[in-house]
Amino acid sequence: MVANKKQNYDDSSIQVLEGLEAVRKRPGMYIGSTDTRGLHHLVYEIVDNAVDEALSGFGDEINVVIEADNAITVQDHGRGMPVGMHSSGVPTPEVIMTVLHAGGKFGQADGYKTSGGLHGVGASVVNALSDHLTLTVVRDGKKYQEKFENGGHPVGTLEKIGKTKDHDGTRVTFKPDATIFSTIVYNYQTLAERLRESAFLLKGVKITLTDKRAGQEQEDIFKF
Ligand SMILES: Cc1cc(C)cc(-c2cc(NC(=O)[C@H]3COCCO3)[nH]n2)c1
Repeated sequence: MVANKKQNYDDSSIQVLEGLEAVRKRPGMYIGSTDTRGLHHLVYEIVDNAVDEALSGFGDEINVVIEADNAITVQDHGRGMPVGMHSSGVPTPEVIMTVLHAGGKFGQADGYKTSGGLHGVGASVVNALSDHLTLTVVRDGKKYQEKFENGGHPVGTLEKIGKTKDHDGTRVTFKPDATIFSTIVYNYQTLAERLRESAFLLKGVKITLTDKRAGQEQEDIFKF
């Protein structure tokens, strides 16, 4: 008896709202809420990408920074996102940052727990809900960068911005959109508790959290 597996069932048959506009119209559908919980979920979405890379065995450190203006930077020490051209005609990083379904999370074995119980919606959702976002990739001693504004619209394209002796890796800095979230002020302890949990699960990977906001500068290092 051959299992009567449904033929050709795939993502496309799911009504997927296209485009970054769809996310901005119904953010709760993607990140649960636009209050402080949703604000912090943005960080976990990006951190999950860095965690994926560490889980694949690349990079043993992840750095998270609350910038002075409540922007967030997440950096991994992995291989660096692929920087080639995607078949769609735009650089792969741009696809990952702007196409809703793109990014390694899809097709991931379901056993992999995603952040906050919501299925990993990926970096494009964070981009769509950010006033601005900068992606920097270091790969083979070369540094590449692409900027996005007003909910994920690319400014130009991916540019090679120079050579570096820095370690390989991927870095995302994003500023949540104040017109979408009821608060854009991050809570250090909330992030610290979550990153501690991630470090506990990611034995051997060092996760750092740094607060650069005036008057509350501090740093924690989590490694188990
Ligand atoms: C912090 C952060 C944020 C985002 C959106 C992606 C990533 C990211 C994505 C990747 N991917 C990779 O390094 C490539 C390396 O080549 C195989 C596929 O995965 N590494 N790190 C890191």
